Amino acid sequence: MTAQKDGQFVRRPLIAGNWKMNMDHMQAVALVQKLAWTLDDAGHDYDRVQVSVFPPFTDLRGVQTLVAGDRLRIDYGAQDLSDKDSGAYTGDISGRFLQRLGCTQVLIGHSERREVHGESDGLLNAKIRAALAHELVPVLCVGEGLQVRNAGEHVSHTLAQLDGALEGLSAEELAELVVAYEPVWAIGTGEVAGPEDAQEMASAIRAHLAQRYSEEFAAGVRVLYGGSVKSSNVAAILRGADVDGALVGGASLEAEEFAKIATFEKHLVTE
Ligand SMILES: O=C[C@H](O)COP(=O)(O)O
Repeated sequence: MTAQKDGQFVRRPLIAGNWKMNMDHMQAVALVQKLAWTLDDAGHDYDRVQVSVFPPFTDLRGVQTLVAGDRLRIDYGAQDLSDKDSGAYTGDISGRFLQRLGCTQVLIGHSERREVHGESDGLLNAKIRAALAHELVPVLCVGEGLQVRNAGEHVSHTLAQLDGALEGLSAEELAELVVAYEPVWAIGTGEVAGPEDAQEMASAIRAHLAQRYSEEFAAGVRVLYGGSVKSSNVAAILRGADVDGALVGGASLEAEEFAKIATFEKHLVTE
């Protein structure tokens, strides 16, 4: 079970929905509105479990208007950002623009960007710095492909990604860092890593952060799992003491299903 002390989670769980390239600006408003209603009907306690959505860039203004206008507790962020703040960078999106649109978080280094756009650790390090410069919480995505997993090199591979992206950054700068472990072979495949796989990697990430920075810093970093998370498997995955939430793709596109995932506590069976 996600670590608790005196009935409170050690780290506030985060259930995040990465919509990827889905939902236009009208569909986005409808989905966020339905999600808010569904969570309210379920009596969701946002102070206990944070809920965030990551829509496409084109949807952010509409989501901002709805969230602000209706004073919703759903947080939102962007799926990427430029490592530059402004200038002749066609197609890039500045962290400053995202912050002005009310984004509080930003995904960095999702495997689909590493693969499709060839994003290097150096570029991801620059993107983290850009996020921090604009008060955006970096949600750093790491994880291995099937070949690496089958070779038994998944832990070293994932920790090397972590080191590459965090190069030169201090614990103080990274105070709000979130890490999302996403085994690439489990993304969009229905093939979900077992709870023990999620806990193994979350624990390895936390131990590595403790070694790289300090135990105190590592204890405060939220580590999420992503890869075919559904309402049917989220409770088992979040039983891991080092697993603090989920980065959900396909299942976040349907309000009821995503709300069931966010209210995972209702499905947790205490041992
Ligand atoms: O960012 C989300 C992950 O890529 C997981 O996506 P999925 O839940 O569709 O497998």
